[in-house]
Amino acid sequence: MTKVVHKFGGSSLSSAARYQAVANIILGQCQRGDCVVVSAAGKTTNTLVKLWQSYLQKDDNAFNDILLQVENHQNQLLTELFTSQQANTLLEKLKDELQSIAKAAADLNLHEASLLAHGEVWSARLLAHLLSTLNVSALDVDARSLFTQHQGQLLHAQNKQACIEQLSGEKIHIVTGFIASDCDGNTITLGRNGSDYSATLLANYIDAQAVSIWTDTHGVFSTDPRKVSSAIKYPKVCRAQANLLARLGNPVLHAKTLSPLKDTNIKLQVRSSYDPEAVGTEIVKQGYSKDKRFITTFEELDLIRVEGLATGEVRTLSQLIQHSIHHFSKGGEDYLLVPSNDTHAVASHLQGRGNIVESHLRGLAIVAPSHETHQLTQQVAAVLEQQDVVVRFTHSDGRYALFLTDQSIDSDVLAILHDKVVNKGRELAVIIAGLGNVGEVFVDQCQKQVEKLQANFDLKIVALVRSKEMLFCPSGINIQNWQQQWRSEAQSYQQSDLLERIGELDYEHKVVIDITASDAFSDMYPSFVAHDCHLISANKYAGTAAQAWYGKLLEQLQERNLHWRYNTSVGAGLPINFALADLQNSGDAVTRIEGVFSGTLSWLCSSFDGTKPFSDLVLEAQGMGYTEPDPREDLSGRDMQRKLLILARDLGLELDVEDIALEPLMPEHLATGDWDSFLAKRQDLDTFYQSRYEQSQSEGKALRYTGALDIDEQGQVSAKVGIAYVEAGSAIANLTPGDNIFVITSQWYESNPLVIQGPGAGKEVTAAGIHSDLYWLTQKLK
Ligand SMILES: NC(=O)C1=CN([C@@H]2O[C@H](COP(=O)(O)OP(=O)(O)OC[C@H]3O[C@@H](n4cnc5c(N)ncnc54)[C@H](O)[C@@H]3O)[C@@H](O)[C@H]2O)C=CC1
Ligand SMILES: N[C@@H](CC=O)C(=O)O
Repeated sequence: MTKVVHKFGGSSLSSAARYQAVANIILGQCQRGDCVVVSAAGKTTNTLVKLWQSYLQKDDNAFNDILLQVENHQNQLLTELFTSQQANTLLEKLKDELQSIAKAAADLNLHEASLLAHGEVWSARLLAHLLSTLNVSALDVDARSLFTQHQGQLLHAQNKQACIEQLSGEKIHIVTGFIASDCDGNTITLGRNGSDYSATLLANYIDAQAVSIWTDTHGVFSTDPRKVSSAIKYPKVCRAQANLLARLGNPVLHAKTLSPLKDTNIKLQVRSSYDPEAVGTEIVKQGYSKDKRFITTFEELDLIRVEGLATGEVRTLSQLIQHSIHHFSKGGEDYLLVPSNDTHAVASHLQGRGNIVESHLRGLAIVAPSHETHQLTQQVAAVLEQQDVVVRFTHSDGRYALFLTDQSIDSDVLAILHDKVVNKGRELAVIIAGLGNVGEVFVDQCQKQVEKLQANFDLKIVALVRSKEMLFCPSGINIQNWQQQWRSEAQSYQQSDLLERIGELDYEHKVVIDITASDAFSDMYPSFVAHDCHLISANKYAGTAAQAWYGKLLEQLQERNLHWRYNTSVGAGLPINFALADLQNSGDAVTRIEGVFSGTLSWLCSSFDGTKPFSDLVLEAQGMGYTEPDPREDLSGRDMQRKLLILARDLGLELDVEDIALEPLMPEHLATGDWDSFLAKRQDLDTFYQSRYEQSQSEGKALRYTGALDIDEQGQVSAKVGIAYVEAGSAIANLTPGDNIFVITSQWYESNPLVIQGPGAGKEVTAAGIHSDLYWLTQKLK
């Protein structure tokens, strides 16, 4: 049976709400027989370390205070998560354990590792109990009965046997991270971030298929995303680079975590427990992912030159200080980078063989594909010089370069460096869905446009998707020749196949361009976003979906720093959404938008002069690629209603499509049935239109289909689309057939409104508008 080991760190278990969230992840993602490894809740280990220090200092008051803090925290978790009856047994056990701790302290018999171990034991017990209350068969397991270590070495064969014996069966086992025991049964700890190590060790022992490290970030980024908002989350990172980053002190993964996975096929993923639907970063075997660029920063390190460094000594020293130590050789000498706080311990251990070369260093390391390191090193040096950052020591070994500096690398300098040396490797995978009227022209236009974008962006069209078949080629489709490749390689697919293929793409950025008119396709947007895809839509369905769904999608995009452009969904290539954004960004307040927002209806109303039946013109508009796949979407006014909703939402209004009154430009009974049955009754449409046309003529006016959105001074919104008889000679009456017109009244454009007018439908202009959105995206990603 395939098994997965899930590991949840302290940040994922910092409150009762977080425990609930973790339980939900387990409910949604774990199978029977999986294992869950847990750390101590929140800052429990730090508090227990303080408790230990107060014990060593014989400070009884502090000891009692801290013990009370520990008790209160655990009590709070238990009372918030369970009814008093459910919590009873756990509260009793907790009381006994706290009493034993107090007694051992009073008897001067407290043991550090056993004290710290309580944190993980409480977490495992609590989570297993919580799962049981949710009817999940779960059992907490103390890893001291699984992992035994002798003289610093884990007894792998014995441990494997213990794991197989204790962790088989159908239950979900909740195993304590961080702790193990020695051959005499004494507690030992596995070092800083030992729980990640426990998880990968366990995965190795039980032959698991995968390990998921659930944490508070979305994966492995090009640099610290808290400091640089444009940091790139990589979907895949190869083990060698992950290992190097870990040895350089990058906080997401730790060097020890990776070691049990060596020579195995176990997959490792880093995922966010705060956003479980999001796809994280997969750490893959060498050769399964391109090398990426990273910048990792340092604080407070000392550089020690060591004479006669023995094999395995760096490992011993890391264990001693419970921190990874970066070791490198330069000019035939061995150097260690050690946290300044630990230099004393390291120097004492080296007994005179360690020479402190530089102390209290800060700085950065750039990790990159080896053929790029030399050039990037020069660029980094130039930026640091420009920014007046004093470099005290440098070292480069082909896969990375170290810059040890006087000053900290603050977020401004880091952002500049990231922009100059990481973002240079821009790669964008483009997935195009919908190869109809507009889609085909868009792909044709790609031949020229992609060449242009490729001048400073490594852009590849990796997928062409129709409703039933897709052509997926991660290394890029030859766009000049796509029809031929389509004929030989396109395959039928399900939505899940498309998502899986997108998940496997190893690109820095991905964009899905939706040129379908499909509601079902737009339903996949949240999944695309969960796969870190930017979105570009000509399709209007997502932009007009129910407000709750739409609002959630926007939140999801914002959380992941992803962009959504949909300029062509209203007014085809006209820059209406840009204009509304500009007005608002400049502090203006829009009070009214009115006009004609349908190319089809504009063309039909302006072209009709009674010489041809109206329905003939509808078929002509369809042939010219103006209409929706079913022109009744246009005639019913629904297409224009959607566009007005998209504009309203662009103004920050929370509306739904039903909030916009609609009067159709066709008899209601024609709305149902298939296209052929509509055609059979086209005479009814002609009669309907003719009568309204005659009325407009009798009033000396022009028949048009218009829309308007008004926001009054109290913020009340009214919106409608429908038939209008407009003054002959007015701008709307004089519209060139097919043109849209947007008349925008605002605080600053009050007596003389801002007008945007031009073709509002058509394959070429729409396809060009989508290219404009794609260009905008590449500029944004720069
Ligand atoms: N025609 C125009 O002037 C303008 C069109 N638009 C929008 O552009 C979109 C496309 O319009 P057209 O090209 O005229 O429509 P179309 O009907 O000619 O093309 C749509 C294509 O999408 C494909 N498709 C349907 N469901 C799909 C799915 N689940 N996955 C992948 N492909 C799927 C269809 O097979 C078809 O080939 C529509 O949403 C439309 O509202 C926007 C502005 C102007
Ligand atoms: N059918 C639409 C196409 C653009 O969205 C229209 O006619 O405006």
